[in-house]
Amino acid sequence: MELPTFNLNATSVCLVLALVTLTYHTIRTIYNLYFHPLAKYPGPLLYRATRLAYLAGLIRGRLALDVLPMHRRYGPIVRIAPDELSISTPEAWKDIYGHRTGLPSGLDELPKSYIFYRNKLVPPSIVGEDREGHALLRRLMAPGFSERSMREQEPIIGSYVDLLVERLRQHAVDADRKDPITGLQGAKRPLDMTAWYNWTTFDMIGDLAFGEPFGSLDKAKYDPWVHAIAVALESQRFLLTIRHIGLNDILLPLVRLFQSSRREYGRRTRDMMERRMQVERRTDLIEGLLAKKDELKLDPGRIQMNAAVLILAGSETTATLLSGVTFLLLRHPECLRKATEEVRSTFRSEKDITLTSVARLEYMLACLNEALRRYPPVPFGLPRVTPKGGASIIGEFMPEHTHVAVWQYALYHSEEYFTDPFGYHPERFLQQDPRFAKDRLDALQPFSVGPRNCIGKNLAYAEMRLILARILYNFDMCFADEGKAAGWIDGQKAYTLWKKPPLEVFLIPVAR
Ligand code: HEM
Repeated sequence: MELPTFNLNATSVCLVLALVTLTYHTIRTIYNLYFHPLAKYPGPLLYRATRLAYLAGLIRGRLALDVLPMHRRYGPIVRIAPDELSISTPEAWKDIYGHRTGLPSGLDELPKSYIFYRNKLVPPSIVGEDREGHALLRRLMAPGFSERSMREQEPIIGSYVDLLVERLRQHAVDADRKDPITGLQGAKRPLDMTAWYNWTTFDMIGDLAFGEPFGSLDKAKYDPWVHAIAVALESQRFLLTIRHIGLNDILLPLVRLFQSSRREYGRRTRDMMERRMQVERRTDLIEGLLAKKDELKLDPGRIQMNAAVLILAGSETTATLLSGVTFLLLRHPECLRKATEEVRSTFRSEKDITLTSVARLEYMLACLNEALRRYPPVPFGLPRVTPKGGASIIGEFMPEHTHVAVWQYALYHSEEYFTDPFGYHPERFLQQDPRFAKDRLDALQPFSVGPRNCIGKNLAYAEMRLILARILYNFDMCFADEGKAAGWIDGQKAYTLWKKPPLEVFLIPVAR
């Protein structure tokens, strides 16, 4: 008897592979929709069926904004990917990010998502470390962020704010041209405040983390390093996509080959850290790690990674909020008038405005908090994963391996927790206006909560208050082109952090 022969050519191999893939994904989609442990949670069909809809939103830079209408439609718990839930209530903060007791796994916090936080090709920083590594780094770095250290860092911080004001005064007016409206010598020149705030916070954090500024304020120009960070932030969405679709090991080394800016970033970090290590002792943010590097055998790569993370975490975020609050104040002239009046009536002279004395500016603080709500610097959900045995979150049992997060933009724009959420009302934080009596101010946690919350929260508030107070004291402000600026916040994309367009403003120096 003759056996049948199979003629395997390339076409038939491809067809078989395509059929196997299609069958696999069909079965998986059916499983995700009807049999997955999270099948009972609501969400848009495409998001529940596969991760692709989430990834498309991530790549478009609109995912953080898209989650808001999903919550409006489906309620406080939305399934935004087959294994991921967005949970949008004030209580979710503590349950997801806080210290926990009584978890079946015995853990005291929900672990961070590896897929979101870890990149196999670089050592993890304090942000991506697992629990034990994180506890050690946090302990070593905490003294650099203490009240006492901040007082010692005040001359450094103050010197950059002085320089910012001086440079703005120089750039705000073009002495060689006549003003087209008044006809007087000296025409107003539009300044991109997004850039000026970025230059200030980068120079400041460069000094506090590495002992040297980037010189951006001096040059009134972005340093290539800062540019490299912007590129790295934007490319994050592609790296995340690669990890989510399981092609990390194949594609990541290839991606790295083409990332010249990342290599440049690494080289500069190494050089700066080497120069910082030559300095005996200095009250800055990295001293805690350097002081113990020999005793604890800390790898230089690990120290460098953490210094680099400080630059990113400590500059882009504060610059974003300062740009946001400037935009919001200019859009709401009554709030701008009140904040300016408060600063100018509280301080008799500019030298009285210090890191400590700005704490007296209650209305200005309310303006900053309302800007953190309306335009949170980290709008994205920062995922944690339920451990073995699952975890209870807002009274619901969530099975193990579920990704859970609070998406800040969605929570802060919920009508359930904030009156007129798309408006700008600093008054809600003064807690005197009955219109806002039902607001849930505890929903606002822009620095997150629990053991992995922002270590730089106090420094960020101090910097933002000092910079804004000095700007309001020294300048009157208006949009260079109101029409062009109108959609500045709502048209932006968010790739974990916002991609900010220029914010062109006329600054009119106040004569004293
Ligand atoms: C408006 C300004 C800021 C905002 C909104 C902000 C927000 C946050 C958030 C939400 C986290 C939690 C990240 C996570 O769970 O993965 C975080 C962590 C962190 N932030 Fe900030 N941050 C700001 C300013 C700063 C500054 C000025 C510094 C340092 C100079 C800083 C350094 C860090 C570090 C090192 C972590 C990781 C802490 C840890 O894992 O223990 N941040 N920040």
